[in-house]
Amino acid sequence: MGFSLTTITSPQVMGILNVTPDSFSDGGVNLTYDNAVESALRMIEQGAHIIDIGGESTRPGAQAVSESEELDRVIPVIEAIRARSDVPISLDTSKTQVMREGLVAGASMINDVNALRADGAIAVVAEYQVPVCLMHMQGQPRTMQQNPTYVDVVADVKAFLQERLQACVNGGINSAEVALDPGFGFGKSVAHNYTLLNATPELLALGQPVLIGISRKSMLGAVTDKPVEQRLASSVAAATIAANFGAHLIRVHDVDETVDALKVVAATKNYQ
Ligand SMILES: Nc1nc2[nH]c(S[C@@H](C(=O)O)c3ccccc3)nc2c(=O)[nH]1
Repeated sequence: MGFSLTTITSPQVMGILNVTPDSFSDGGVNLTYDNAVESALRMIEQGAHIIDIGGESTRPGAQAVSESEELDRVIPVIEAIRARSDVPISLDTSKTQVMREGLVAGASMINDVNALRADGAIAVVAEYQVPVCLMHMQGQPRTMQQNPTYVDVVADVKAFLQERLQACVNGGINSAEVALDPGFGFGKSVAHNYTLLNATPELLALGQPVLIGISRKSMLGAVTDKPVEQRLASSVAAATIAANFGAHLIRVHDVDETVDALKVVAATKNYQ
């Protein structure tokens, strides 16, 4: 709690904590939560500034997860982490009720791949006055990668994010606490993704905090020809590029390595 985007002066590492059953090898439920808490504490130890908890895999083609199933996954983990650490917790969800219960359970921020488009979502974030990340997605996870098409991907993404930002401001959310995110891999071709990465300065020019999430994504596999478990170097490269542009939040699986890479970025900027 008490987390704000307005105090960010250097790229912050957001450690990914997936609490979807397919993200754990074991079948045991309680082991899952112990695993999740241990994983969160390890990422904090490694230097993560925020832990991003998600209960619904937004894998293209993934089956939708019910609200009760998502709640059963994330609420106990938020409570368990909150009982052991004051680390800012970002809740990665698009469901209004999951947002509300997650904030009651101790989440510090909402991360919504659907940019608060669900009924009542803006009102919940406004009520709790917490930071929020609005992400661009073309279409929905089930079909978004079938044939992503844009007139001008950068202009389209910026226009969407500015429209969602305005909706949030109209709904009583403090604009200074709204981060914008181009949504790598969410309805984009490889070319669209790298064009958007190059356009990070343009997104930053909108004056809002910017969140970048490229870690282990297919845009990295496309250029390295490596499977998801062998994308550490390319993920760190992408994080370095984004941080060097000036992104505020970098969402990653590999916290230890990314923290070191961002120290090199910071050191380089120190001697500008
Ligand atoms: N703000 C923000 N939230 C996010 N949540 C995710 S889920 C994604 C992943 O690869 O982690 C993913 C996509 C498809 C399947 C599984 C996992 N990606 C982002 C992002 O890029 N930005």
